[in-house]
Order: sequence, then C-alpha cells, then structure tokens
Amino acid sequence: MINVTNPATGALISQVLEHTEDEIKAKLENGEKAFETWSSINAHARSRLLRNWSAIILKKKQEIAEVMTLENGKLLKESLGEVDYAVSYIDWYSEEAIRIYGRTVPASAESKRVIISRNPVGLVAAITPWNFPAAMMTRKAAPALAAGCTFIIKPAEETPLTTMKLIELAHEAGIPEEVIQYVNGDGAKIGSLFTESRSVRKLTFTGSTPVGKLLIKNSAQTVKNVTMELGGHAPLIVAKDADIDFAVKQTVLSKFRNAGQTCICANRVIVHEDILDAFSEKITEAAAGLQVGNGLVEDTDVGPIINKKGFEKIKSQINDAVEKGAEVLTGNAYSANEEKGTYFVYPTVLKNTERDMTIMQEETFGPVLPIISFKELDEAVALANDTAYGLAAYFFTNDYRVGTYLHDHLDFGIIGWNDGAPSGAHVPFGGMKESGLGREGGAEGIEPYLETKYLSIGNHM
Ligand SMILES: NC(=O)c1ccc[n+]([C@@H]2O[C@H](COP(=O)([O-])OP(=O)(O)OC[C@H]3O[C@@H](n4cnc5c(N)ncnc54)[C@H](O)[C@@H]3O)[C@@H](O)[C@H]2O)c1
Ligand SMILES: N[C@@H](CC=O)C(=O)O
Repeated sequence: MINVTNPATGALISQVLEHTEDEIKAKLENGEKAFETWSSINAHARSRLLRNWSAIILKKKQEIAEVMTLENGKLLKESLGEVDYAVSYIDWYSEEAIRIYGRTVPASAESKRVIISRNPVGLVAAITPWNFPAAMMTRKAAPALAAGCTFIIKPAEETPLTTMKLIELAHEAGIPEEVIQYVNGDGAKIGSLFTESRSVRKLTFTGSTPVGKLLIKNSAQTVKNVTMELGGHAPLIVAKDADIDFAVKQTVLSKFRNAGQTCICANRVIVHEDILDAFSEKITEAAAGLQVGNGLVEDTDVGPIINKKGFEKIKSQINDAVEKGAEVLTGNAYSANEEKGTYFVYPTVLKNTERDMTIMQEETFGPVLPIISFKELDEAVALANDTAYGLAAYFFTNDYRVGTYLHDHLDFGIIGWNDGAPSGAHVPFGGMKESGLGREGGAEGIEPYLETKYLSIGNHM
C-alpha cells in the first residue's frame, strides 16, 4: 500500500494499492494485445476520442486541480494552470493524429514504385515524476495515443492520484481500458519490468538524470526506443542593457514557480557586473515579499518541498555555498516538521557565488537563486555552458547582437530570450547533453511514437 500524503500538512490523503508483478505483466500483455485494434482504428476516430478526453477533463478541472495541490503541494492556481497545460497537449495531438503523413519516392526503375509509411511503434511505457503530475503524463500519452500506440504509465509514488483520475476520465471518454492503463508501485521494480518486457516497444521517462541513465542502459536488453526528459541546471544571463525590472519579474516567475521544483527553473543567475547591485537589490526585494505556505491558501506564493530528500538536498546546497563564502541576501530560513513530514524553504537569494559551489554545479529543485557576475559576454557563455546539463537557458537583453550571439553559443535545447516561461504544447521540449534524448511537444513530439516502414513494389506495369 502506498500512503499519499499532503506535503503542506503531512495529512494522509489516500492509500493506493501497489500492483503485483503478475498484475503488471498481465497489464503489459493486455496493452500489447490492444495495440492490434487501437492501431487499426482510423486516425479521425482516435482524434475524436482524444477531444472527448480533453473536454471531460476540463469539466472536472477544479476537482483535478484540488487533488493535485493536495498530493503535490503546488499552489491551487498553479494546479489549475497545469490542468489547462495538460489539456493543451491532448488538444494539440488530437490534431496531429490526422496529419501523420507518408511519402512516395521516385523509384530507381520504371517497374518499381516506392511508398514510405509512418506506423505506431507499439505499446509505450511511461514513468513520470511528481512535479507536474498531469502535464508530464499527457505530454506522453496524447502523442502516443494519437499515433496509434497503446500506453501504460507508472506515476511517481508521491502523486499517483492525479494520473489515476486522468486515466479514469480517458476511459469515460471512450478510450478502451487496455489502451491506456496505469500501474502503481516502486519505481525500480516497475522500471525493471518495463525495460525487460518485449511487449513494451518504447519507454518514455521524465525524472532525474541518474534514473534516466539506468533506464537507457536497461532498455538496451530489448533495444527499446527511448525518450528521456531529465534534469536541468538552467543558466539565466542578464546582459548590461537588459530591462532590469522586466528581468527581475521573469526571473521570479522562472525560479519560484512550483517552489523551484521545475526542471527548467533558472538555477544560476549570471548578471553583468555593471548592473549586479541594482539587479540583486530588486530580486531580493521581490523574493523576500513572497508568501510561503499551504498551496490551498489564496495568498501563498511558494508551497512546500515535496519530501525530506528534496529538502535536505536544498539545505545542503545552501550550507555549502555559505561555507564557501556566498552572501545571503534573503532566506536561508526553513520551517520543517520531521514528525509530520512537512518541509518549507523560504525564498533564498545568494550573492558572491563561485563556480566550485555545489549549487553552481547541480540541480537544486528548490527556491534558491544564486547570483554570479560577469564582465565579458564570452565569460557568461562559458559559465552557462559549464555543466553536463543542457535543458533550458534564459537571457535578457534588448540588443539583437547580444541576443543572437547568446542564442548561437548556448548549448541548451530550450532558450528563453526575454522570456522566463517558454513551455507550451506547440513547441519541442527537451534537452541536450545529459538532460535527455528526444523532444516532447510540437510537431517533433509525435515522431518518437512512429516507426518508418518502406515498401518497394516491383514488377509494376
Ligand atoms: N526533469 C524533471 O522534470 C524532474 C522531475 C522530478 C525530479 N527531477 C530531478 O530528480 C531529483 C530527484 O527527484 P525524484 O527522486 O522524484 O526523481 P526520480 O528520477 O527518482 O523519480 C522520477 C520517477 O522515476 C521513478 N523511479 C525512481 N527510481 C527508478 C528506477 N530505478 N527505475 C525506474 N523508475 C524509477 C520514480 O518512482 C518516479 O516515478 C530531483 O531533485 C530533480 O533533480 C527532475
Ligand atoms: N516544467 C516543465 C516540466 C518539467 O519540470 C514544463 O514547463 O513543462
């Protein structure tokens, strides 16, 4: 049994049954069998079913958002926004379902014809994290179902309820039970069952880089197609000419959303030395004004940290930075109750940070903003690229030459130029280097669910 608790209060919300190994294997078999029928239904019918699903979700938006806030802790307004964000993936891929085109290619002989078709890969297994329990699920399920694949998901143990609700609604919308399924239980155990299974033809994962690497390695046993959306360590560069007030607003949005527990959160702020004091003062004032508390309370700006492990990681990064000489401009304050299991971190701004501090090397996943200064642009680029990660990067400038230079030189999959919130169903989301493989969203996001089949017809008239 998995206990699902509210990270803001420690209260038990629900107990969820863990699936046994036999049950999981049976579900994988059912998913594989259902592929035969689901993949042969015409694309317009699949598109209509996806539209039914999104309409039903929107009718239950408030209920789903409340469940999400209870199990994840994020602000209710952020949960409501996430339901819309999750639905936008279903809507986008309901439209892409009817635009999966093949090609004909001029043959090399008069007696031949060549046809290239795009076909669904088969049963898709997904493993998702707790930080976006609705959107990370639909970003995978919607393109999979649109392409004609069947789908099975293991949500994070911390937040299974949102996923279970969305899948119940998919069935209510008319999508057959074996076409979209969930299993609950331990990540490592279910991960092994997914990677070992020959029924699963594709694995899609969002979560930490170490787990992603393990899944890539284990998927080699059955040569599975994989998509990996892993960790980030986003730099945010503020150039000398930037509109400081605008940059501060966007940095707050990027950094403190979901209490800093977002893979594309700004993790290091790199500010030109001429505006360092002005920027630091303004961002400190903005961060210090944020209210920390329960996401169900209207005035809250920053909710709880998901669990003790996340809390300890954030605290140790702040301590390491302070020990190595960082100046605390605000924060470095906590409200933790071990007995209840509730952990809050007050928005923290650190100045005088250095490259050798852990916070400048690793993903924080918390509301902490370290600032480092630069003089020349190539120095800012070197600092930004000095990481094994390559998910998102941001910069603020109104000088097109600075902007295009930064765009050309930053090694990241997602770039926000004067934009702290670049995500969307219509764009390809994903990272370079150890931040992942493949893209989700946009026209690119359906590609990983399709195989290319080539037909050569000979002896033609
Ligand atoms: N890219 C993202 O959106 C994202 C999301 C969540 C966490 N993270 C990163 O990961 C860190 C730790 O968070 P976490 O512990 O929730 O992430 P995690 O990678 O451990 O968990 C994500 C998902 O993977 C599952 N999982 C765990 N171990 C597994 C295994 N061996 N095989 C298969 N599945 C497994 C979990 O049950 C969960 O569903 C965070 O601090 C953050 O840096 C990134
Ligand atoms: N925050 C991401 C998801 C991963 O954390 C998004 O914007 O989609």
